[in-house]
Amino acid sequence: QFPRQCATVDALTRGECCPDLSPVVVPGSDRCGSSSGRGQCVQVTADSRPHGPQYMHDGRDDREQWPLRFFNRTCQCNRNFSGYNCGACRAGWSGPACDQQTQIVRRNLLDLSNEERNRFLRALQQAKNTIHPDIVIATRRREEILGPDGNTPQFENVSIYNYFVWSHYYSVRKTFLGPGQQSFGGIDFSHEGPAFLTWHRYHLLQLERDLQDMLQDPFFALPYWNFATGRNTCDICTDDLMGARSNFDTTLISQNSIFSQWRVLCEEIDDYDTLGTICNSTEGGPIRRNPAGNVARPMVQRLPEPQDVALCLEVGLFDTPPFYSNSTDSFRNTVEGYSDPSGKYNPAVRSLHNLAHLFLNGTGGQTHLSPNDPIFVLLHTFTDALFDEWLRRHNPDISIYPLENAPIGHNRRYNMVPFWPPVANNEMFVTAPGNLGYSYEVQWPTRALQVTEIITIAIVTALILVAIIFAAATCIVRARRNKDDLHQPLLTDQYQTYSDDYDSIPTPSHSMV
Ligand SMILES: O=C(O)c1cc2cc(O)c(O)cc2[nH]1
Repeated sequence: QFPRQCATVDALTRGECCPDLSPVVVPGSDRCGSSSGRGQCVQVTADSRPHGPQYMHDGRDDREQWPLRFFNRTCQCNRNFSGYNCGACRAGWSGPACDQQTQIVRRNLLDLSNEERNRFLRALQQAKNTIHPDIVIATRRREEILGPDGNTPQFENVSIYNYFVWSHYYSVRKTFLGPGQQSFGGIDFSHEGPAFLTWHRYHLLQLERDLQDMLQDPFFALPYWNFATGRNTCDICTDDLMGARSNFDTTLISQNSIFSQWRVLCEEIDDYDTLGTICNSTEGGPIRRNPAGNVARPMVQRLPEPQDVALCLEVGLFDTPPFYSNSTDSFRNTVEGYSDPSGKYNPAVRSLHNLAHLFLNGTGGQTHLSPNDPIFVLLHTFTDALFDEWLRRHNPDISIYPLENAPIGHNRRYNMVPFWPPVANNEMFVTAPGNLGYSYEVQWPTRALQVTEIITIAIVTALILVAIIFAAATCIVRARRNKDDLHQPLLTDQYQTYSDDYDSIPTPSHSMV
């Protein structure tokens, strides 16, 4: 959420988060790397357009008009520079001057070599155990952020992976309305609206960047899990990948996997909601996962099919009013999984991304916890690959992304909560290969014909055949007639004519003779 340098009474009181880039004698003399022309400290631009009717407690939530409740000045970086102090490069650029273009390829986890798979697992393990070098998390709402004495900022260190978990939790947490009052749950800055795809795209980019920095390898790429193979099993749930099922407790991960040792963040959701606190970096119990094991909901005991992927990519509109989880004919609501794969909204349906989450049936199936299960990363890279393929095929103009009246947090120019420095939804509404420095290696399924289409094609083919036969028969009859005409003996014709005409020839008059 916020850079360590800005988690101070002074920065919060001034509302300014513009850290120096290089260590300086006079604090503030290299804010945003201004001495080397990398950036400058500017006023934050926050979206103030109206949001949809789902949220009606304006004024009560720190995430409104993000990040203005905390800071109103931030770094704006020049050229390809980026980051909280302009010390980094924009996605897709590298080198000391950020002028070298880089492209990385996100590949299917199952297509990686053993060496590549192990490297990915080691990176996750290291990230789970390495304190984030730059970022700290708030453990209290803005009202209480300076602590009981007004001089003790309520922030904590968090590991790189747990920051990924915490950001997701913070974006979905309920609005606290006061002691003794029920927290309001009809709010979600990262789901059930157009920002679902842009938010999760940035969430992954940020983790990928953090892992690249940790590994000092700008070419490290996150892999993906193709959850729509039609096989209905978690094919990555093996001990050499994301962990098999434990033999001792079917809802746990096998002891042979490193992930059986992982402990989850943000479990105490009832406490946060009743006390008005915020999840901190304290870990709790193990990851729970029971793929296809939800006997109470047979509908989520299966995974999506390749056909579902092919169908959703044909939905032509990005999103449709009310830009919510009941939108119909919306690509976003279809890939998110609240509509059937052809785009029709149906409250009883769970498909694609949602179905993959619910199939996991455990930590990965609950929004406030799901990134604790590292399968989340792979499930979302595949969802992002679908988004990118849709952008490539439909080449939409940004004007189709709603500027206003989307649920709070989902308008085009809303800064995505709780990322820092501020980044708006529209910045992620671009094709990844040319703009964000990565691409996907995926073989997309082609769509099988539906029954109605097969019937239509059969009828049209039959009609064409009948027309051809009719035309051919007509030609043959005509040809026969012509042929018959040609073979009539000429003399007969003449005789006929003469004899026919004979009667009309006047008989010579004797008088004339
Ligand atoms: O019930 C759903 O459709 C559902 C569960 C779930 C969990 C999760 O982490 C998500 O990101 C989405 C989601 N949808």
